[in-house]
Amino acid sequence: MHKAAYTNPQQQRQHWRRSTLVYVLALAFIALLSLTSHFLVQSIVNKQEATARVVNLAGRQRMLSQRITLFASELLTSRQNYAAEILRDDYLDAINTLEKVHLALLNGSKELHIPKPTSRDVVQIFTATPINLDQRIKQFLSQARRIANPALSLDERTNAFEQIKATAYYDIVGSLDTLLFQYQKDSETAIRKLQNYNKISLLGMIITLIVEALFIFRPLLLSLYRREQQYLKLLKEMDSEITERVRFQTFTDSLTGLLNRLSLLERIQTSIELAERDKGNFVVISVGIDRFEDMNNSLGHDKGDELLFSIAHRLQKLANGSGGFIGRITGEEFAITLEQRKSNMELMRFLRQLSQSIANPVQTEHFCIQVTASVGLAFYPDDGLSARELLMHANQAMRIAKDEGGNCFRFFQPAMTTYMTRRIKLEQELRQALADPSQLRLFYQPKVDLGSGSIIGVEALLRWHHPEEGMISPMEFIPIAEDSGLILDLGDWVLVQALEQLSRWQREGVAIGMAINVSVKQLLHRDLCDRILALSQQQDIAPDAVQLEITETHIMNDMGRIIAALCALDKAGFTLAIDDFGTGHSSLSRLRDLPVKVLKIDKSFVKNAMRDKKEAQIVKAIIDMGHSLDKTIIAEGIETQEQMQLLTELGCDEGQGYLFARPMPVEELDLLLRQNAQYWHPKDRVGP
Ligand SMILES: Nc1nc2c(ncn2[C@@H]2O[C@@H]3COP(=O)(O)O[C@H]4[C@@H](O)[C@H](n5cnc6c(=O)[nH]c(N)nc65)O[C@@H]4COP(=O)(O)O[C@H]3[C@H]2O)c(=O)[nH]1
Repeated sequence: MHKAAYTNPQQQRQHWRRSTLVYVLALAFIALLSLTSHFLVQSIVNKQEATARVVNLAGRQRMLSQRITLFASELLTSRQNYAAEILRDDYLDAINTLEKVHLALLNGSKELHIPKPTSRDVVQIFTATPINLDQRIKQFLSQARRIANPALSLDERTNAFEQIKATAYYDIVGSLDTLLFQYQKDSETAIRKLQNYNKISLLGMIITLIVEALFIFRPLLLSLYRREQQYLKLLKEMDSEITERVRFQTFTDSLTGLLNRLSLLERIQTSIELAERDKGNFVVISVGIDRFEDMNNSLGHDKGDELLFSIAHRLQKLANGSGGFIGRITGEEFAITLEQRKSNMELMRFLRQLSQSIANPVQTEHFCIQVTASVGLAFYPDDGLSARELLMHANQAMRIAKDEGGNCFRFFQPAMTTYMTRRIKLEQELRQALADPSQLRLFYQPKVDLGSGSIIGVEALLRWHHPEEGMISPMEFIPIAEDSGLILDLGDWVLVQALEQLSRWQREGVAIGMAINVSVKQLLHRDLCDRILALSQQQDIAPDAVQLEITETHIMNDMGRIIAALCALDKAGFTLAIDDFGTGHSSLSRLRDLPVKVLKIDKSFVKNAMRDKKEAQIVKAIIDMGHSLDKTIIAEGIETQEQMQLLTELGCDEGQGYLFARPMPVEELDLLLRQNAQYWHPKDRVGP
């Protein structure tokens, strides 16, 4: 768009080059005119000066001829004495001067700064009849010299004087007058010429300037004006573009193009005002994609963005189709506002559509993934009177839905605020606990071989002894740690403690394995394998004595990168187990791809297997399937003899549960291990 505002740059350059050339030519022409005019004027002025000198000399010639005539009369009448001698000398001087000046006027003289006459009329006066001034002067001079010649008789000299007086003198004076007149005439002609030259030169300059103004300055000015206008237009466009961009960035989410939190709050506020005016109501729906952070880590952030973009546009379509609007609150959280509160049926239909829309696999050039979302709903005016409050409550309800396993929706209830406040408080306190790990402790729960009854290992389970609240369940603080990222430090602390303890037992000759829970976040951290290897080597522990348990639901979300991480750990020699197996709906084919050696059946199956034959069949199927894939099967949550019996019958290899022992501090376990060094059986169980 901006480019179009400019003409072709090559054309532009050519145009400028042509204009400059014409401009320079015009300037040269004006300079030429000025120079010509200057030289003409100079030559005419020179001529005029010369003419003035000539006129002056011609005038003096006139006077000289008069003087000579006067002297001649005196000379004839004077006696022979000294005064007559002087008079004669003066007389001859005058004659010579007349002759010299005449020759100068006729032929030009450098000495007197007189040019040779060029005017035809002047030349004719000097040389041609009827005037022939040259001849007249010569005759005059010849007669005048005769008067001063002492060798001639008085009569002859008187006769010469008569000649001068009668004709020669008048002829010369008359001719000189004609000459003067002619010079004057020539001078006037020269001045007229000068005036004409000036007029022509002035006209030439004016015409050149007009031509220049019309064909150079005007197009140049127009082009400059046009360019200025283009620049102004461009600036205006840029200005509005920048304003638009700033507006866009201020009010729009840059990734998805949806409203951002700020503008969404504004829109909700408008909805509140409308609802207040119309005594209406509406609902704010917070949508959070389940386990997005793990997916983002495993897919990589670019693909995570692609996923968000795709989900955002599905939700936008849905929201617009239902007369609502949508915005992106934070990373994977969106909020939809349905302007008019729908009937319960309509709202349920919308929620179903929402869940279906999200559940459709996201297929891109790079990946295909299926996600679920947790949804929270807050109604105006019941659940909040301000935009912030409504959004916060919808968000709290969504977080509760997430905490409850995700892929479900929850309506806001005032108690949720208490719950969320507690979560935030616990997160802060957990952070402090990490800085002062005296509040943290590991408990160990034995794992028993169901065939022999011997303790084959223990599972390390984290305990947090809160300074005010006492023991807080990991079921409560582990999800908080996962959400906040604290799980990385917390998990590392557990690894260090558990491996130190294992090393101590090994040094004491207690040959048991150690199972440690590892969060997917830890697993996806690139340093995990190296870190556990380094810790094991530090404690002189064989990797196969360490069993790492990863929860099934988490694994199944991000197969690609997780498989790579699991392979690295498997290659390093660690035993890998899938925890809570059966809750994540793993497919058989997927399980085959995983380098896990142990499947840990979730306690809910163990509980239900006793009550429901079908559940027992499922447990049997899991055990058989696991065995066919060469996996060891362990059941957790065995609380009764019957449960143990059933699982043994179904072919389960190992068991863990309150029937054998509760998770306990290391001192108690030490006692237990010492009492039942090799063989431990439920009936020998000590303690609660
Ligand atoms: N009802 C019943 N429960 C039994 C029985 N036997 C054991 N349990 C409980 O079942 C849970 C087994 O651990 P989990 O499935 O890995 O489930 C763990 C695990 O996912 C997580 N967790 C605990 N410690 C850690 C840790 O260090 N790191 C990580 N990432 N997660 C941990 O917290 C969960 C809960 O831990 P706990 O509260 O210690 O709960 C433990 C244990 O106390 C039984 O017979 N009946």
